[in-house]
Amino acid sequence: MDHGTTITQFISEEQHKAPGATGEFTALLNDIVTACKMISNQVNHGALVGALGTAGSENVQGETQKKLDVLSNEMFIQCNEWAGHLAAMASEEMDDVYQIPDQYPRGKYLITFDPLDGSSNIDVNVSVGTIFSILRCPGGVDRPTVRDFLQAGTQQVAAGYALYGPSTMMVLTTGKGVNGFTLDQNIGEFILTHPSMTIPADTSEFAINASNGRFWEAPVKRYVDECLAGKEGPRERDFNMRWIASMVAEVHRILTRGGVFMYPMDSKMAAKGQGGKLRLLYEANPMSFIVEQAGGGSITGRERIMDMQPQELHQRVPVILGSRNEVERIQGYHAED
Ligand SMILES: O=P(O)(O)OC[C@H]1O[C@](O)(COP(=O)(O)O)[C@@H](O)[C@@H]1O
Ligand SMILES: [Mg+2]
Ligand SMILES: [Mg+2]
Repeated sequence: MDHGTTITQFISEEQHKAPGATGEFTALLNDIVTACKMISNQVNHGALVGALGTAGSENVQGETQKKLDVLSNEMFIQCNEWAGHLAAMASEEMDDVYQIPDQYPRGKYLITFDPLDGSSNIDVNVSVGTIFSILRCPGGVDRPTVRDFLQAGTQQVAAGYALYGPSTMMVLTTGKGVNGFTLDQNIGEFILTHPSMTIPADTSEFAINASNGRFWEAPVKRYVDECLAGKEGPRERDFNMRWIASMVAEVHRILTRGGVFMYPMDSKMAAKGQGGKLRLLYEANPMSFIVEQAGGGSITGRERIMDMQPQELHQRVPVILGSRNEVERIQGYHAED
């Protein structure tokens, strides 16, 4: 009888097929899984453990940190710093590269992460998540610098997210498709429940924060207007819209039933000298890797996100991702502009 495949078993079987695998990557993923289980536990307990509300501090991007942003960041570090798989880490909630403390061994990987994505949803009890990306450390493992992290998305070894929703899930790619695992709270293990996730090429659902509509560029305005015009418009069918304000939850919906997610460039961000809303290294790149591995597309509007050469640790980019045919259409509108 099949009692389900655990995430560790799945990764370790996948790794066994890779020539020269040492088990280090499987061990690293295990630590990330533990971190996400800890964060899930805090998120689930919410007000019971005093985890809601603001921390009274700001991150490097000038955003107010929630208590759970800070706690999740600490848990992620605690679970990943000691075992000797990492050379360094970088996170949305830390200004600079996090160096592995001297008392611990160092390893060949780097991770970037958004410990809690969608944190504006914490206090209203709506789904949030954790996003991570694994890279190799190109320089020596001794005190890596920002430069070591500035790798194009195509260089990622693996990427994943945990979604803390009605159930807790982990969705993962190591470049061989996308697989989804659901946390069985009774045994404390993620079990393979969504093998080989794929995004349908066509969709009639889009997600965008429409309150920014007046600041959008012409190609995005055109696309959304055409969707809104429905059956009577040039698309000749009605579209549905969603906006959760947690990228993890939006990407998960798209992996489940298709759709397009857009946080495009706009004139308000341009006026502030900001390149977009979402962060390249720990939001846009890992999500692009997952979406492309599931057969979808991910662009800034004008170029493929994973081809971009990052310039800064906390660089922001416009993001348009999801069902391939719609993403290509939007890219076409940008090219015509
Ligand atoms: O508040 P807005 O403008 O709708 O933006 C929502 C977007 O911002 C984010 O919350 C950014 O993530 P953080 O919560 O990690 O800062 C995305 O997950 C989401 O898509
Ligand atoms: Mg985020
Ligand atoms: Mg965050």
